Amino acid sequence: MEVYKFGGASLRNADAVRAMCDIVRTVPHAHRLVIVVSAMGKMTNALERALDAALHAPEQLQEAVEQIATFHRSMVEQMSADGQGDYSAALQQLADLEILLSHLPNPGFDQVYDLVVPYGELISSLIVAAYLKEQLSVPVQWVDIRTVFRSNSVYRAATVNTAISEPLARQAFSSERPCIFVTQGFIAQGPEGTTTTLGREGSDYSAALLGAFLQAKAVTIWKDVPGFLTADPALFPNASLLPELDYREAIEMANSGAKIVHPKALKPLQNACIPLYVRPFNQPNEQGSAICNLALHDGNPLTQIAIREGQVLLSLSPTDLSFALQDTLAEAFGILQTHQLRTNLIQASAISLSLSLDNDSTRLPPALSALQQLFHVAYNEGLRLITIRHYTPALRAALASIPGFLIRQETRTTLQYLVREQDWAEGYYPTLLEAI
Ligand SMILES: Nc1ncnc2c1ncn2[C@@H]1O[C@H](COP(=O)(O)OP(=O)(O)O)[C@@H](O)[C@H]1O
Ligand SMILES: N[C@@H](CC(=O)OP(=O)(O)O)C(=O)O
Repeated sequence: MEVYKFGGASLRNADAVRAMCDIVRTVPHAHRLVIVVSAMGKMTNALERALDAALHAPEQLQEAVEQIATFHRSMVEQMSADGQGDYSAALQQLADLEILLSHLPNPGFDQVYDLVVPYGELISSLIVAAYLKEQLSVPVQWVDIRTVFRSNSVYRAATVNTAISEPLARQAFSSERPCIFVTQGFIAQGPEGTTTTLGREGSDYSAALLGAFLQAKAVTIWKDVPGFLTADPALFPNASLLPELDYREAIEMANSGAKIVHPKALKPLQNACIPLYVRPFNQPNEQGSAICNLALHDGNPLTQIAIREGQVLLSLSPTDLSFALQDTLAEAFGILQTHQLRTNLIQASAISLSLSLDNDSTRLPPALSALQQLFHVAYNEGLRLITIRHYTPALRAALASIPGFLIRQETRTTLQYLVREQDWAEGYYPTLLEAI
């Protein structure tokens, strides 16, 4: 068994879906394949906009819904031109979504988000399954992953219960006869039977979990880049391909903001010793990158850069200067945990704690109110966190000559800078661009 994951970029238009079908067609033993798909193109963002309109700007709702409907109808029309595929189930989901958005219940933002946004994955997987069914000689079976992945009820950031889900996965993805399975990434079923989501870009994580549950030979994520590169090629056009990486290296980069793979995808694969291949969907003959257990350490690894945009720096200090930080650290992190906020950088002194967090507009404000009950809280937004792994002495010196960072941290392998956008644009970015 193998698992292939196709994300939004690799399903962004009809030609991309055709290219995906060609990739599947050439897989030897394709009938032993589980295909995990995300919402097509930028549909998750479009669904978030529609939800926002339904909740806060009803005058913009029709336009937002129209964008989603037009995109999917046009996809169905173009895919239908290639044969006799039956897209009625996909169109039914689209109709259900339109009804839901016009009569939206309000059980709280996170839960209503998880009612609306999964339609992207549901419609996408139904279109893909219908197309493959029509195009391939092997039978194709659509699986609703909510019958398999059981999660907790932390809406928008749910965790899959592996003990319950693993046997369900083995059951759902086994077949007496040859069969290709098509299912959704990113979504699961919560304890009350409601739909949950696993966090943005969570489809890589879904594919990795399925790979581990099914003891797959490998998991491949098909991307719009040649593989795992030393930096994001959208920012650093000279970034080089890393043909092989150890899981630990990949997890460090992913956690630091390298969006090529979801950070949670690495652990289940490492635990099960399953390789993760990152391959280019527009050059399917290229091998891309293999993430696996590398016994030998490369003596001279390439410098790698990861960037996290949209950071907020919180500086916490005690209200009465009397605190022993150890006692209150747990309280501060407890509040962040309660609000599902992830900390990307931590710096502590005797009477201050500085934290760099993703600026989540729904989770941060209540967390801030709770923190302000206990601490003085200073707040800086619009920041970037730069992580440089395996820096060279020359790059370290060049960065040290740039004025104006909010936090700098250094270990033997890693340099991190938290900087303002203006300093990034004028100093850090040009220096890094030259170095990579
Ligand atoms: N180190 C890196 N190597 C390759 N791509 C990277 C890296 N860091 C960030 N990226 C970005 O990740 C993108 C692919 O991820 P994503 O858009 O989430 O794919 P998908 O939606 O298809 O799953 C690339 O287009 C690239 O801009
Ligand atoms: N569609 C979801 C889940 C996902 O992982 O998408 P992608 O594979 O396109 O990053 C999102 O955009 O967050």
